[in-house]
Amino acid sequence: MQDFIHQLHKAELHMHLEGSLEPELMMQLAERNSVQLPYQTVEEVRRAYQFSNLQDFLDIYYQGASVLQTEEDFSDLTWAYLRKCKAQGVVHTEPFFDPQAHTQRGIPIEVVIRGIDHALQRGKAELGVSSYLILSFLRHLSEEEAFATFEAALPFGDKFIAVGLDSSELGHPPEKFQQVFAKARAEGFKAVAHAGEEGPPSYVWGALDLLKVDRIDHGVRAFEDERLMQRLIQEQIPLTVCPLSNTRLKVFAEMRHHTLLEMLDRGVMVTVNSDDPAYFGGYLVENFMALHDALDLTCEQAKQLAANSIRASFLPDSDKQKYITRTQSQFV
Ligand SMILES: Nc1ncnc2[nH]cnc12
Ligand SMILES: [Zn+2]
Repeated sequence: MQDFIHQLHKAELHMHLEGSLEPELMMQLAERNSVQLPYQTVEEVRRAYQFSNLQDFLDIYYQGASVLQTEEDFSDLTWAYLRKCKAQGVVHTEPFFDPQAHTQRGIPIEVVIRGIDHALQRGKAELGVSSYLILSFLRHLSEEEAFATFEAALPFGDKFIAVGLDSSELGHPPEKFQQVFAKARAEGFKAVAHAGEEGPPSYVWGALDLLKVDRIDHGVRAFEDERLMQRLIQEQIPLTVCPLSNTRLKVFAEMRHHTLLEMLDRGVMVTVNSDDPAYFGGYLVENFMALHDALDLTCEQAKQLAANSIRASFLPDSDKQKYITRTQSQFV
C-alpha cells in the first residue's frame, strides 16, 4: 500500500511551511542565528510535542518559528519540504506561510517572501514540483493588522495566489476578516480559510458565505450539520483534511473515529494533507497510511483522494487533466 500511495500523483493543499520545521533544522538555525530555545537536544524538542488542543500546539509552533530570521533560513526551510514532496510523489503543493509570525518579530516581509519564493522556483526547476503560495492571516490578531500585512505583501503579489486564515479558531470567527478577504478577492486573489477544525459548523458557513472562500481548510466539524454537508456535496466545495493533525490536536480521540472516509464515500470533495508535518508525525504519505492502518483505506479510495487533491488545487484545468489522466492510466 505504501508504494501504491507513493506512486500516486498527489497535490498537497494544506501545509504550513513553518510547520515543516524539523527539530534538526530548528536546532541548526537556532545556533546559526544565536536564538535561545528552551531545549538542548533534538530529543527534548520532540518530547515537548504533546498537545491537548490547537492552542497548546500553536504556542510551541510560534516559538519554533522564532529561529527563522534570514532569507536563507526561509529558503532552507522551504527547500527541505520540497525535497520531501519529491520523495513522496507530491507533484504540486500550495503551502501556507504566516507572515505575521515573522513581521511581529521584526523580520521584514520581503525577507520571508523572497526566501520562500527562491526555494519554490528552485523546486520547480530542479525537482519538477510546482507550487502556489498562500499568504495566511493570523486570526488571533486584528483585521487592521491583516490589512497592513496584505498591503505590505502586495508589491510581491505575483508570488502568492491566495489568502488564508489560520491560528486560534475559537473566539475568532470568519466575520472578523470579512473586509480584508473582500479586498484580497477584489485584487484577484483566491481565498481559503481554516474553519470547523475546533470551531463549530457556523464558522464553515461563515467562511463560505462571508469570506467567499474557494476551499475550507479542515472543515471536519461540518459533519455535525447535515444541511451543511448537503451544501458541501452539492457545490463540491473542497475540504483540506489533515488526519494526523486532527488526532494529535484531539479533534478526534483516535484515528478510527476520523470521518474523512465517510465524507469521501458520501461524495464530499475531501483531500488528505499534513498540516504541520514536523509536529504531527508525518508528511503526506504517512497521513494516507494512518487512514489505511486505522480505517482500511482502499487503493480505490486512495486514488480518489489523490484525484481530488489535483481537482481541488488552483492549477489550470489543462494541468489538472494531465495529472488525473496519468494517475488513472498508472494503475489499471
Ligand atoms: N492546524 C492549524 N490550525 C490553525 N492554525 C494553524 N497554524 C498552523 N497549523 C494550524
Ligand atoms: Zn492548518
